[in-house]
Amino acid sequence: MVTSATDYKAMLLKQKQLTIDAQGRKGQKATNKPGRAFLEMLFAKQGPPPTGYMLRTCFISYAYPPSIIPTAELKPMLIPELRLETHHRGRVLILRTFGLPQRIQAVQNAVEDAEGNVERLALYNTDPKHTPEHSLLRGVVIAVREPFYKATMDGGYTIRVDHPSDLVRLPAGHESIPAAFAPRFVELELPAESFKASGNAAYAKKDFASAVDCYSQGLRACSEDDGALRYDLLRNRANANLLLGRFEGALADAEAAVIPVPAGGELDEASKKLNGKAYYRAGRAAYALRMFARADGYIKDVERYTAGDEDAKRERKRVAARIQEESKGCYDFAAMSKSSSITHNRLDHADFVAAVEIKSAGQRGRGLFATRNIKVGDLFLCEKAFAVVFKSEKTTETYTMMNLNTNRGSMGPHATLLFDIVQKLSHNPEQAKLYFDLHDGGYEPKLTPEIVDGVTVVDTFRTAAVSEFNRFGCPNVRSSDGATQRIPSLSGDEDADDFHGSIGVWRVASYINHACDGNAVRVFIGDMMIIRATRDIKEGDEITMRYTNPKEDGPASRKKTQDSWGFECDCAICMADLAVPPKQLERRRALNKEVEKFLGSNRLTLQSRAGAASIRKAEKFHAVNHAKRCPSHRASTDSQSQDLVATYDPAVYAGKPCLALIGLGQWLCQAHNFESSQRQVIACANRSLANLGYGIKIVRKKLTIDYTHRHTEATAIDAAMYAAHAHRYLGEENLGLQYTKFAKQLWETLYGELKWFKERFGPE
Ligand SMILES: C[S@@+](CC[C@H](N)C(=O)[O-])C[C@H]1O[C@@H](n2cnc3c(N)ncnc32)[C@H](O)[C@@H]1O
Repeated sequence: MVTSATDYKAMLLKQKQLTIDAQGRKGQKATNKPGRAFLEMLFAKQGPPPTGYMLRTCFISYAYPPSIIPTAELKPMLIPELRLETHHRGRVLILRTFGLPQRIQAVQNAVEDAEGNVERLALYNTDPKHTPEHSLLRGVVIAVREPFYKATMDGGYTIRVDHPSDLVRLPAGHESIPAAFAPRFVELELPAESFKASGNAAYAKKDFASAVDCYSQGLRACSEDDGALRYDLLRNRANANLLLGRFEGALADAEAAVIPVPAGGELDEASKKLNGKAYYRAGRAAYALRMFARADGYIKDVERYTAGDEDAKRERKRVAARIQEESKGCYDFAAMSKSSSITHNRLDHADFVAAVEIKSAGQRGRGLFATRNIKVGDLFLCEKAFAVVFKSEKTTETYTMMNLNTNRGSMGPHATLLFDIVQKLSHNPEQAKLYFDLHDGGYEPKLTPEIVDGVTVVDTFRTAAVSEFNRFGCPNVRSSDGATQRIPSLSGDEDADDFHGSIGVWRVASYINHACDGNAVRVFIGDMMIIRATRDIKEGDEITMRYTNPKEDGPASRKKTQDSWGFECDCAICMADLAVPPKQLERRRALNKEVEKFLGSNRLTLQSRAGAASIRKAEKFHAVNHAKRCPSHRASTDSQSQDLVATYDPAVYAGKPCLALIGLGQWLCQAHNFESSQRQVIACANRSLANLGYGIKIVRKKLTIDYTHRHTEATAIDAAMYAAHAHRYLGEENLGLQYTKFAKQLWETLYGELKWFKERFGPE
């Protein structure tokens, strides 16, 4: 147990070093192994469920591929034949668990082979929501295909299973079970009916995984001519699979459970009812797999067999709504936003993907391209998370994951996301194929998920690689939550950990490449990612969005994309930042620090307004009186100059965002607003918008905006609303309305819906 962050870091480093050192023992035999008595003691008690907060560490060891050879084709081996740090290719260990399973970092238990040799076994990447018994119950016989053996930190050894598909539970009577593990009193073959009864009993206890096992055994025991029982077992297994999230299995079972209409005859009433049930389950499974048209067909079948079924009616309505969303992008975003909350952030909506295709994007790999013109503000993608873990979903455990392959560590939702994805892929092979089409950073080998021994083979190392390159942070409920707290906040900032920290994978959005000055922006309502165009996009153009929020310090932003995503951005903002002479950049950094300090100690409220002196000081940074961002203004490297604007060479930054000026511009708008200097407010607001890359022009009282270099961020909304209020205060109603309209459009693009706009800015 560690009690401090320093201890914890030391423990992580020690574990990392041990894993590296262990490589030196590759191929050696384990020595000084603990015996059966020690393991019996180690796994004698379950231990009370953890109280308080548990920090669990999980090491993603050096990558190796999962086994794809069926148990029956592998050569059995015994525990003493195991060699350290070795993958025993072509071999299989048939083992029986003999302790009470425990979840330490992995689910662990003591195991013995057919000759009574013993060892520890650790199964990684299991679902933390399941009990350890679910995975490694005492007394079950398992096959560990092509096992890996390693030394542990406590001086012992373990058979380590990183790919859950490498461990197969062998049902009673399986041909690979050695005689030593066969029951002493051979039970007479149990009738299939008894498996149905035990499956139903497990189901009643909500032990759905055991229920599935029982029904599967029943199906194996079922004779060909016992059709009715077979249909019952399939229908029941469909239901248990549904509840376990094994939707592809549920759909296959439910379809197979439909009792065929006898040739030239009709089904009796009881069979019709049962078919209604089977179709209902097929409909639910298709719905969960987001095949809404297919779900619609099944629900119509339910109504054909059981007219007036209330559940079917409800389902039909739900399916119809999804089909509308999917085909037309008709979402009631305000209702969606209203219905989402910290306890209800997994929303029930279809995906809408319009006017885009996946194509080669040259050195960026593949990208998403527009297949027709898309107008600024248009919605073209609304997608439910493939997998998501919300920071708000408090558990008593936090996982830290160290990936030795990438040398990266992740914590909390980042780590739990991997377990969730592995579970989803393990039971839904078609979904697994879609997931593994995503960018994996060049991971090899690229095994296609196939079913071996009845289990989908999932390479957990590749799963982790895909997750690392395709996950996005998201808020706990909705993007607008940061904006309705009246403090100006950078809405898209994934670094603001108290607001974000949740994480997920959105499959289609994953094909969008990064550009700091992207032409699209993602926002969230619950687990729905909503993407709109931030400027007009022409047919054939690549769609880009920014992954990270670029900061005033360009090179630092570029380092972030390099570290997290493995590339250096070459967008217009980054190119401009790269062209800045180092001295000038240094000056910008130094001045920016001063500005931050100034803003920190001059927070504005109605009670503490800015005095004339602090406004003058702020204006000095902003060089309000002498620097208009026009070509005649020269960039300066003067180390004494307080002028932050001067660190942006107008020839290089023409029209592009100058991010270091944003906070200051916002402060000046607010300061002048409190002083009721409305003309000053308007000037500051327009300057802020220009610093954000908006080309603002007012010709004959008509506001026009050039979005070409726009940097999409919440401060633009504030600036537009400062200008709107000021114009209206001065009686320039029409201009006020135009700025409000502009602010609303920005809000909708940034937050997905307008519901909270009024809350922040008050009634119009
Ligand atoms: C979420 S994926 C985007 C889709 C990816 N290009 C593909 O082929 O599937 C992220 C990866 O795309 C690539 N990428 C994204 N934006 C890029 C950019 N601006 N320049 C170069 N590579 C980029 C990087 O390899 C990054 O790790």
